[in-house]
Amino acid sequence: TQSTRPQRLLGAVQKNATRGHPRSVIQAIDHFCRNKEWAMNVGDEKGCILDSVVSEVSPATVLELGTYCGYSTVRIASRLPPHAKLITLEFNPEFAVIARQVIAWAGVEDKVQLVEGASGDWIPRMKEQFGVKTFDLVFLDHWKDRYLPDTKLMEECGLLRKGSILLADNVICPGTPDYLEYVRNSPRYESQYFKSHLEYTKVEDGLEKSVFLG
Ligand SMILES: Cc1ncnc2c1ncn2[C@@H]1O[C@H](/C=C/CNC(=O)c2cc(-c3ccc(F)cc3)cc(O)c2O)C[C@H]1O
Ligand SMILES: [Mg+2]
Repeated sequence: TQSTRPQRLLGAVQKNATRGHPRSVIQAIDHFCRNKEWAMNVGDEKGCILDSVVSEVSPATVLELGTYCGYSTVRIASRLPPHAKLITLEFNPEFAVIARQVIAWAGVEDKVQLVEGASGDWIPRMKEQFGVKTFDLVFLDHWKDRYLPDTKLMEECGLLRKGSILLADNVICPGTPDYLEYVRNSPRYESQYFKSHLEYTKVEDGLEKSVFLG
């Protein structure tokens, strides 16, 4: 039977990356996506911006919306301070199976909790299920029409504190117009656009970093 692209991406990791070396896992995926098959990972160029935000924030608690194959999960987890935790939500079980293996190959599973299900169902249960008070950093990279409703839901559930950082992928391509309008015009956010390119292409895209002001 035919393999799927995520399965072929995992194969490239297992063939070309060294177990326990997150950087080699990232490099193997970027090489696969640049030279074999494009895939919707945040990629190396926007990934460097993600890295710098993670290093600057040095978060104790991170929420990622949309795991896919675990590329950004590994990028973030490999830069977390000791005892920090990353919860990543993925509702497609096939992607979750692949992501768990990519995360394990990188050796960052101790910092990552991959939760299978829809963000709208899980965000209201973060406190009771995982003992999370608030998130220091949220990386939004799931369905683009869910960025805004999930941000409002996180506000309502008290999961954001003064200084919490939202970092959103694809605000230009495919685009998240309603989210962008909200974080750029709401008095409760201080927003900044990091111009970059759509992963593995020359098309413009960027990350929007928004600080929740409480
Ligand atoms: C609500 C919810 N809860 C949990 N997991 C969720 C969820 N919505 C999606 N997910 C999961 O996240 C992943 C989805 C991500 C959506 N990302 C995209 O659609 C996406 C698309 C492109 C893109 C750009 C130009 C093109 F020409 C073609 C594609 C680039 C990207 O970086 C992307 O993130 C996988 C999905 O199962
Ligand atoms: Mg993306």
